[in-house]
Amino acid sequence: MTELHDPTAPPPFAPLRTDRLTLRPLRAEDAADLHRLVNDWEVAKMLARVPFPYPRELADEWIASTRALIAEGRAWHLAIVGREQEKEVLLGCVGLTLQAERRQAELGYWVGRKSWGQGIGPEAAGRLARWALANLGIEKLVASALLENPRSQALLRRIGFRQLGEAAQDFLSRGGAMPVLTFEMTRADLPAEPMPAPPPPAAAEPAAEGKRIVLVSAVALIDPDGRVLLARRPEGKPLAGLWEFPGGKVHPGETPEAALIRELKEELAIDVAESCLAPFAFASHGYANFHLLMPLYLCRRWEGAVTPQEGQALAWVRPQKLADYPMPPADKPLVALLRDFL
Ligand SMILES: Nc1nc2c([nH]c(=O)n2[C@H]2C[C@H](O)[C@@H](COP(=O)(O)OP(=O)(O)OP(=O)(O)O)O2)c(=O)[nH]1
Repeated sequence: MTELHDPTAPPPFAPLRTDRLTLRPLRAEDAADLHRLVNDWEVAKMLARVPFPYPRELADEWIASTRALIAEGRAWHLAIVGREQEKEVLLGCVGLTLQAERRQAELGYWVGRKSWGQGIGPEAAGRLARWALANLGIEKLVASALLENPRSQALLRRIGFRQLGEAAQDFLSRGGAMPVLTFEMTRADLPAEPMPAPPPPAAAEPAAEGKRIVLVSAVALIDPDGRVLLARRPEGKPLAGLWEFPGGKVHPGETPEAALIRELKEELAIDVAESCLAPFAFASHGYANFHLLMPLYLCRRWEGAVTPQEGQALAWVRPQKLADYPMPPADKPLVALLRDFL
């Protein structure tokens, strides 16, 4: 069975793609291009941790350090790479530094002058921000932009950051403290996604407050050691990065049990008999644009090995440890009930 998953353990990193870009670890052979792009006063003067002039050998040292940090799961400073006539070209860098004790990561970026005005920054930074919230076990991202850099502030707002206030930050390139605006972003700030996606639920009557009721069936699978299976909602889904009970929306004409049996096959490749699903409790929770009604079943018997089918992380969690895993707000009362019951 799946081994215990530490909710804060960073995942192995695979390059991230967008329509036009690849975000990948820097390589030793990027050093000359990196140096050419960042050793430019118009770029360096906006960056807190970049000296100017930028010594050529610093590019080699910095690239080596970024590779070590990725391997240790502490920071992801990545090359923003585009394509020009079938050739890879370095356009800039985007980076994340984990501040695990505060359950947050700091986002930074720069784009070489030649590629300004093409939306490269928001495309790269937005992609890395979504990846981070879905995969790093953090609650929020933080960032800052110089007071005199409205383009960078606009970029942060465009990808979902909210302004918090003003602060002073040391800038190597300026030789002292400079005024900056500080920003943060949580999952709730991710650009609006349809929530939840079709198909329409079985119980589609508007609730009293005019919200649609969405019926979702979920299960606490319990292994012989009394551990409960949680799955991490993958990037791209609403509430990505939060841990949940396996399950999904009840389709029109389906019973909650049939929906669950279908979802468990689709998501985890296991077969469950209806007689093994014991009704346990339910969640009734008002989200911003729908009302969730979610029966939770208990199940101790299934056939097949639990295997994630959608790339989602899984964790077998002792009941006392459930609270260590950030879950959707609707699940909070269920967790308390489970802990008392198991
Ligand atoms: N499965 C599950 N969903 C939960 C839990 N808590 C909670 O708020 N939800 C919400 C999140 C979603 O808005 C909704 C489930 O919808 P979903 O989109 O994940 O369901 P699905 O698997 O049918 O998704 P899809 O095929 O439409 O992508 O219920 C939970 O513990 N388990």
